[in-house]
Amino acid sequence: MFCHIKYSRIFESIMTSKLPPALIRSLIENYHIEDEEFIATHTNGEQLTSIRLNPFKHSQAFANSEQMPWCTNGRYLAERPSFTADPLFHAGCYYVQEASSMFLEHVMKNTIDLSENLKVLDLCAAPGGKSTLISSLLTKDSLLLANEIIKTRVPVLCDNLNKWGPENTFVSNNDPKDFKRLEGYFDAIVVDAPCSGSGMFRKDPAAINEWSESAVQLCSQRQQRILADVIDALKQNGTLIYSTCSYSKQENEEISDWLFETFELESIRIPIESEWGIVETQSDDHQCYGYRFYPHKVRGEGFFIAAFRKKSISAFPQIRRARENTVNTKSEEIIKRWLIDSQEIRLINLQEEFFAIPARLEADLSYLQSRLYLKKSGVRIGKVMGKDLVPNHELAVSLLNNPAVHRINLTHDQSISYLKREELRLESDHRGWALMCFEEHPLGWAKILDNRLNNYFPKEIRITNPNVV
Ligand SMILES: C[S@@+](CC[C@H](N)C(=O)[O-])C[C@H]1O[C@@H](n2cnc3c(N)ncnc32)[C@H](O)[C@@H]1O
Repeated sequence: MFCHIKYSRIFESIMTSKLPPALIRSLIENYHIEDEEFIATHTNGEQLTSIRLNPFKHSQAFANSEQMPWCTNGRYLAERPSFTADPLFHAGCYYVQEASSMFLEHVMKNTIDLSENLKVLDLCAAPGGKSTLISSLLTKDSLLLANEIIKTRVPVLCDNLNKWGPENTFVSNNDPKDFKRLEGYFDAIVVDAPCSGSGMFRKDPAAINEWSESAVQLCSQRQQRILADVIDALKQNGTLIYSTCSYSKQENEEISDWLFETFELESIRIPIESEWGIVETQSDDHQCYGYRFYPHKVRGEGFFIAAFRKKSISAFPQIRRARENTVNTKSEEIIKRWLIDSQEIRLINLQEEFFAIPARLEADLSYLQSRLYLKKSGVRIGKVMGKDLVPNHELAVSLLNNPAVHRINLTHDQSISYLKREELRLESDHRGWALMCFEEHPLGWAKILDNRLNNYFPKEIRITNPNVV
């Protein structure tokens, strides 16, 4: 009798929440979730806002906000401001990211020696949330390759990584199977797989209508294909981190069992604090550890993550010394005036444009170039025209600008006008290129002429919403 009343009440609340009954049933059966609380978090209208500060760009943004327990620079905000109207957002001083997914930092710290110079692949990277987080954790001579298969999603990934700043970041636009050409190359691979998306139902209720059991099956098969394609690119003893924003066992623990059975991988247990509310699970067949995030238990959205160590032997890649650097001394002299003075940066000339990468990664760049379709290689500095450089936007928002380059601090309103690519009128005796800044943080370039200022903020990423002021 009690059961009957309870289940009819649950059924009623499922119907109000519009959550798929099949999903709720499987969560009750497999994971004994507190269904009423779980459903309530999807109907009570509560939304969480969180951001992650950029450790390379210290700013006053959200200085007094609440720290997240599993991510050093993760912060909860009391309310959601208009990020588009904040120049510091455009300067890359922080990234707006869902809280649970920042647990990746805790997993990486517990599975990888981050003091080493590493090569890390973020296979499913756009729009770049995990990539910017990984970038914050690596040494400056490490290499981060952020890959995205869908071409139209590559620009936003590049833009977010440009704004983040470091020059040790590369972006490729490849299918996972192309990584078979990089056998044994990476120390760590993160696969934040495309999934059925149930963990995002609270944030994005429209996704509920797209959910189905057959979509879960399709996602599970695709996840296996992606993992099978990329596993050879991981070194022996390298770390594989797998995550989804799905609650479905077929996309989470069952994938862990499949990984364990198919490849020589060892599951890694991650220490967690009980007050975080994260649920540790073990897969049915091989007891692989996994970490589940439910919105009624943690301050974050639905998420799953698991980590593995690769035990099988991989061929060691032959990385030849890079070809002689072809930047001529005249161009080098011109460019060096724009950059911080550093022996650790190498200038590369690719198709008339100059790029800066960490000197220690020169051979790696040639290796990646010959195997993948690279869309970003370190920091694009610009083109040398005659006696001067035409600086690229990537340089403006990087960490490489020479402090001697002329800077102009804009007010908030001027910054918004600049970011909209509007015409700016500024009093300045300076003539030529200048970095337009907000609270000392570069936003982009402008060229000051006798009678006007040319706004060089890239039109593809300008603020287009007329209501943003
Ligand atoms: C969950 S999203 C990644 C989110 C990203 N890691 C972040 O933190 O911002 C999954 C990504 O996988 C990509 N994807 C879709 N199908 C794929 C496939 N067959 N192989 C690899 N990646 C795929 C999607 O385009 C999407 O960018």
